[in-house]
Amino acid sequence: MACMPLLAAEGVGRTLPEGVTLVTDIDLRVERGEFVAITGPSGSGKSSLLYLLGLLDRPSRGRILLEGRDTATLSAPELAALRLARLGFVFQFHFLLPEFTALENVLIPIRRLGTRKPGAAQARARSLLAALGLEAAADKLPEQLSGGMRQRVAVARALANDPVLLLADEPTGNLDTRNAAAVFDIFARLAREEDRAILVVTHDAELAQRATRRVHLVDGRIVSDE
Ligand SMILES: Nc1ncnc2c1ncn2[C@@H]1O[C@H](COP(=O)(O)OP(=O)(O)OP(=O)(O)O)[C@@H](O)[C@H]1O
Repeated sequence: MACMPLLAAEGVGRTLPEGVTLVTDIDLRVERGEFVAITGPSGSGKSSLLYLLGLLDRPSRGRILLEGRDTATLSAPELAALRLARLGFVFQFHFLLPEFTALENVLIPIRRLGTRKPGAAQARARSLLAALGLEAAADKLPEQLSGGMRQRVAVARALANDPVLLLADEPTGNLDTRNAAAVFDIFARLAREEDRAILVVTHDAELAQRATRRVHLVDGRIVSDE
């Protein structure tokens, strides 16, 4: 299956029980190494689409395949296990646990997955923090870090289990221009050098230019993809 895309959405739509349509007619293929910005006006369905593609929500129509596997057949615990092992998430708010150090926060998903011995887990977490320029932050609590550093710790945590797909919802919404650009540059490097796919929701057209591809939504539909 050489031409199997990493992620495929085929005819995906999502309508809430009360009849509100969040997204409709979504056809999208994402390959490893791509850095895709999902753009569009407020309320156009960007977050809704990201949640579907991140297997946090289920489509009402169509199907989503991850590494060729139809995710519709999976139970909620199976989806949770797949997300833990194959996907990473970054949100606008960092959601670091305040009583844990940066290192411990990055260790949480590694321990949950449980495939690394304790020493290897520590080494993995430290090397991720180092790769994001956070060696000095490892033993600090989130409150002792700047906003930009906290968000980079959140990126390190999202990468903890070596995801094939990293999904981020307005990850730079709380950052200044310089830190926002730094986070996007990290995403570009991760996609290029580590052969992951990155999907980032942003309303910032300038930041979206740092991606390799822009998928633009209006009223829940993809209106351009280039
Ligand atoms: N649980 C919900 N119940 C009702 N309406 C919802 C729900 N979730 C989203 N919506 C509506 O669906 C539309 C799409 O929302 P979504 O958050 O995906 O858009 P968005 O492009 O990410 O917006 P923003 O840039 O403002 O975050 C919006 O009109 C929103 O108000």
